[in-house]
Amino acid sequence: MHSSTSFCQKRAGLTVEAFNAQTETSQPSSGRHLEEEVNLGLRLFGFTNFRTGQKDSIMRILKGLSTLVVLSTGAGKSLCYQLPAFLYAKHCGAVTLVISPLVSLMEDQITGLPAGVHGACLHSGMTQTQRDSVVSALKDGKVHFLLVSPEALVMSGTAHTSFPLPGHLPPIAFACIDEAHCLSEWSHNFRPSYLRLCKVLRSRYGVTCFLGLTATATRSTARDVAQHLGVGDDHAATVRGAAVPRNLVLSVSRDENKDEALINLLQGERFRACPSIIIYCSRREQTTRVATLIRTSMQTEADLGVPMPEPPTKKRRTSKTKTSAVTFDPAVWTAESYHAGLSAAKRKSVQKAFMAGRLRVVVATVAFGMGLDKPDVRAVIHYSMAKSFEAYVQEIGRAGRDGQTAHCHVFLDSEVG
Ligand SMILES: Nc1ncnc2c1ncn2[C@@H]1O[C@H](COP(=O)(O)OP(=O)(O)OP(=O)(O)O)[C@@H](O)[C@H]1O
Repeated sequence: MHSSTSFCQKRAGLTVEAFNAQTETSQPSSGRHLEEEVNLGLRLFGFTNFRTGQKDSIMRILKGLSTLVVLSTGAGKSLCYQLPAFLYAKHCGAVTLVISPLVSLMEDQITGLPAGVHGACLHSGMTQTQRDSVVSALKDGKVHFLLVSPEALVMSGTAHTSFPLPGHLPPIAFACIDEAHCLSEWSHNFRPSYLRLCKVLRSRYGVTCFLGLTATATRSTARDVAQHLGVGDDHAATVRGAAVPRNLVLSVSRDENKDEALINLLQGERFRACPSIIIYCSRREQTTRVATLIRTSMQTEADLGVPMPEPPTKKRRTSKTKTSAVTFDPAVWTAESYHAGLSAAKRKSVQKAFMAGRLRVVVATVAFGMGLDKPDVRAVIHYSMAKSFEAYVQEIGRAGRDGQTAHCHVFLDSEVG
């Protein structure tokens, strides 16, 4: 069980009183002051309200209490480390380590941060000059949080990595372990380097406060991960939201003719006005076939002049409200396939067109979507079933990240009893 050391007390040798003096508060009550700081921080990140679980986890981390956060994809887990990391850096000059398993997603985590919040990453895809510049910014206290792979951290101090040893780092506020389910041998994607991670962070870097983030931990995986984080059986240490975001409308069907059912679904009330749709298939050739099916069947309807309804939120254009902001024509069904067998250039152009709202439907294998942060994906359809419930939850989590209603449908495989 962790003792409740407050914000900055341990990390940089500051007391709560010193912290209050630094922030020129008129309120000596540390709890109240901390809460005000956290609320101000929320606005700095451009948000007006906390989402479920965010404030609880942020307050726990600022009190030095290790915490496991289990929130669905798109629920806003990044804020749970970014906001405390910012406050720790601002008030204590401490840095937060963020352990992230996918190098390709690290850059995304540090782009689009609000002015004044500084994230950086160290990974194998960087040149020596880039790494040197990050290490030097770290030493100068200019980095609020640093993203690093579990392998780089575990190998710190060896010739195989340039990750700095503790003497070359500012004090560490806390360590955030992203995709924390990888810590558990029970999880669907356990990574052996994760097992040594907490030990190295504790013994080599003196880390006492851990924040684990995951979207996909079952109860048994979560218990196992909590043990690794050192929170034992403390129930309050696990902050959990709904397994499936509440703004997602889920449905399922079993159909003799899936192609016909898909076209009917897309033309039906729920989906015909959706501007951005992902359709998951299990096989590459299926993605190409289904994308062609959509382009041909749906385009024929439009060509025949079958009137397509306007999306509910779109204002009718009159001469007075004439605007060039009409970005979406519900009669046009552009669809492209996406899978790992396509060239990198083709994949990039499909993703770019989808992100920009120029491409309405992406028919994809699971290769599409990892780290996709398009807030207004309005629908995810499983033409083929996901591999597991955890995978399903992760895949539908790509819809409705903006909190608005989004629609998800699964076509059951005929052999499922
Ligand atoms: N309090 C909030 N109010 C409004 N929007 C928010 C809030 N917190 C986060 N968001 C937005 O929600 C979206 C998802 O956030 P984030 O990327 O942190 O989710 P996540 O839980 O880390 O998802 P994933 O599991 O896919 O990594 C982002 O566009 C983010 O700007």
